[in-house]
Amino acid sequence: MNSATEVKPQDTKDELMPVVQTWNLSKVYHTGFWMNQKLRSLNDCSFSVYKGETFGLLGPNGAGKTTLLKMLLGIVRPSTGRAVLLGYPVGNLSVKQKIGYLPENAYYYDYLTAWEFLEFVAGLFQIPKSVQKRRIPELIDLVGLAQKTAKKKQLRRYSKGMLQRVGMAQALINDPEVVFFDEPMSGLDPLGRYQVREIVLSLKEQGKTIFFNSHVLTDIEKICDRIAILARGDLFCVGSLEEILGRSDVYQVIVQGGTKEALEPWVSGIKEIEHTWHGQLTGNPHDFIEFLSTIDAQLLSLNRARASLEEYFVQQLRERGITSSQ
Ligand SMILES: Nc1ncnc2c1ncn2[C@@H]1O[C@H](COP(=O)(O)OP(=O)(O)OP(=O)(O)O)[C@@H](O)[C@H]1O
Repeated sequence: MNSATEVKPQDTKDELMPVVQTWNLSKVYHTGFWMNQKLRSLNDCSFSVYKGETFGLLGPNGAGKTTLLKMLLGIVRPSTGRAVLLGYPVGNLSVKQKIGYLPENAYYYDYLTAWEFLEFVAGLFQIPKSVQKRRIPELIDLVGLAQKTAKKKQLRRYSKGMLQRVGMAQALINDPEVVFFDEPMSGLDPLGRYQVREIVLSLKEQGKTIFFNSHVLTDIEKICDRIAILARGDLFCVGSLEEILGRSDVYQVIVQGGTKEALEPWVSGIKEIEHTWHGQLTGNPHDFIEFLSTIDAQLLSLNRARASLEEYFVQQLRERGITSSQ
């Protein structure tokens, strides 16, 4: 038996059903004219993704995100280690029927209309025509394309945002249990990104498991239940945003007026700095403001105590001596 199979993923949660599990996945690419140069792209990555969760893999350019995702899809073979998808080794044919994939730079047959393209993809999955008739218009609605446009307009006339929606629809054509999105927001304007986020959230409501690669941290922060950071092939900080960043409803406050004794039931770690009170609010901000009016005090500032994912991410990379992308 491969020794890697004996190692448990770092973040095993026994009560939840793992959809993706990896043990010590590593990848070394052989490059150069004689293929004699070794490029280590992934080192000993062990993690799990659970049913129904949106999992975000984040990392700078060249971190190994696409390599890891392609390994899970069975497109790239690991040099060492093991991965299991829906209980089967990756690459298993019956599992391929249950997964959806939106590649980072998808190529579309651009003389087809969106409708024809989706019919083509449905044909690859051997989806019966009767099912296609129902599913294609449903998917076109889900991704927010107009039915008429989808039937009439060739893909070469689509904007980047519209193509990305078509890409999402093709990734969902087989009603997959797990969907892999590689940089689904890349190159989109703020409205396009918002719309893609909305689609991902509606998939989550349908109970789909979503694996999401991105370096746009604000998107990850808004939609992912759990994240992992990948940098220079090393995976670290696997967990929920709350586990990693702390609770989002904790605030730092600065108050003028009142007394330490009066504020203490509301503010922990209270300190006096230049005649104002500083500390961490333990209750609801609205109730606190009402309370302050009863003791003739004023709230000077209220800020979220938790760092943004971006601040945390940059700090983690700096601690590891990473100051630029590869
Ligand atoms: N087929 C390949 N042959 C050789 N090297 C490769 C191959 N694919 C990727 N690499 C290298 O492996 C490293 C990780 O690449 P990968 O595309 O997985 O990173 P990424 O995190 O997805 O980057 P990006 O955010 O820029 O898409 C890079 O140094 C890249 O040059």
